[in-house]
Amino acid sequence: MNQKVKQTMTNEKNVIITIKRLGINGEGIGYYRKKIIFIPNALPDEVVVAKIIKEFPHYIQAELVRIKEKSPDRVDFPAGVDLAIGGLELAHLSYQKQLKFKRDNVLEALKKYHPRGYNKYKVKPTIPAPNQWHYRNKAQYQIEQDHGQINLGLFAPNSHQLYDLPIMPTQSEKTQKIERQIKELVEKFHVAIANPYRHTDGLKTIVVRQAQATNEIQVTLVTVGHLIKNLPALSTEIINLPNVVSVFQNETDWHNPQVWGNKTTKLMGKNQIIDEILTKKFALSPRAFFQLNPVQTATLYSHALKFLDLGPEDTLIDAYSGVGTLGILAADQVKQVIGIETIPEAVADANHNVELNHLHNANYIQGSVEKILPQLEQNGVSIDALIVDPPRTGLAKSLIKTLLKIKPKTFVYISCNPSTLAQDLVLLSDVYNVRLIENVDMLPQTPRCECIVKLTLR
Ligand SMILES: C[S@@+](CC[C@H](N)C(=O)[O-])C[C@H]1O[C@@H](n2cnc3c(N)ncnc32)[C@H](O)[C@@H]1O
Repeated sequence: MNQKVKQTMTNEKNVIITIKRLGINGEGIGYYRKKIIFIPNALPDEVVVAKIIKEFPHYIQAELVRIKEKSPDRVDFPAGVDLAIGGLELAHLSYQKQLKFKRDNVLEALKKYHPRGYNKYKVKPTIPAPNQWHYRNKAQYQIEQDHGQINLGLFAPNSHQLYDLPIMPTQSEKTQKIERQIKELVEKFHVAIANPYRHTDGLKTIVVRQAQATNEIQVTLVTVGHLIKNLPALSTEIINLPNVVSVFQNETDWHNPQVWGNKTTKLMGKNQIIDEILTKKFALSPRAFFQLNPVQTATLYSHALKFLDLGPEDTLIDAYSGVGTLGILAADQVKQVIGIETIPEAVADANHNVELNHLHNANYIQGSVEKILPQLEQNGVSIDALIVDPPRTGLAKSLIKTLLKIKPKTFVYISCNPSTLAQDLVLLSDVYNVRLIENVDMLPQTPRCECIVKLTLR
């Protein structure tokens, strides 16, 4: 293939582009008139016809029209799937190349921010997922009413187009089936649907979460407003669907850009669903974080804990602890575990999970890691081992400052964002050696990855 970038106008807005590489979100990248052009669903070395959607001062956004020269790494994906829906950004790329892409993303981020000694870091090959399809244990679908027609599904990225009950080949069959059944019930009971244009109250999002080990299903109806016409009748029918053990209402408002609001009320059934990872049980309430691919979660956690090299006299801090997964799995190996998490329901779940697993040496505290960790140190807690598993934004600068002062002797950082990870390592590598980076593929077909970093004191 001609390696020179071909750039030809075919008509007013269609251009022919040779794809040079993949961007961090899995989109094909080429150049047009010296500007970078992003073309989702195009692969490196392909020659494609693309339609320019929007031109910005430094880049162009385009859409794939036709492939003129196809990459040998292009694969077929399940019939009926629409790649315009988010969450399938790499479904057209061979799985081996997806794994390589995820490792390359980490290497690129390290190169960009160059933490101390970065070119000597051992970055292991991405650990493949045994289940590359139907792995997602949670479906979070938006609901809208358009000219009397109810649509329940997913928005295409950066668009207002809602795909009604899309075929999502990464979603578990059971959660999709329950979403379909709930839609029929919403239609049957004429439940009010929130209107984003008129800002009226009603149902906005339907979240269906399944515990893999027990098959229990938890349904949360996210509403704008509290009293929603026919919601009680709807929840009475939902609880009778197969495997559904609880129905909750979560209230949000039009000012909240997030899916979830702060108030959650149980409408029917059990307080939590119970899942199992490795040897332990975990009760989950609706708003508590839980990994989306339970099979790979076991791999992620067992590798992360192995990297910690825990001893029986250690105090382990499980920071950003969610429902206490990592700390509870490690509790048998250490003297004590202290967990820190902001969401009160998740903290309550974590402390409940300590009891559920008959442990007596773990305690979870509600608050931000930035605030609680220095307090623990001031109170004389010896912080021997630390695991951090922050959201995509990474660690706050104030927390890194605290860590550089406290210097836990063994430290593992789990990151879902190579860019913030690399930036945090710039500061942490003043005091810590980066011994190993291992990527675990939690979300096949997407560009997302999960890195485990083993750090030891210099
Ligand atoms: C990626 S999740 C990890 C949860 C858990 N380690 C697990 O594997 O299930 C990040 C968690 O950090 C919590 N969180 C976010 N910001 C926080 C902060 N500043 N301090 C404490 N927890 C925080 C979130 O609520 C979420 O539960």
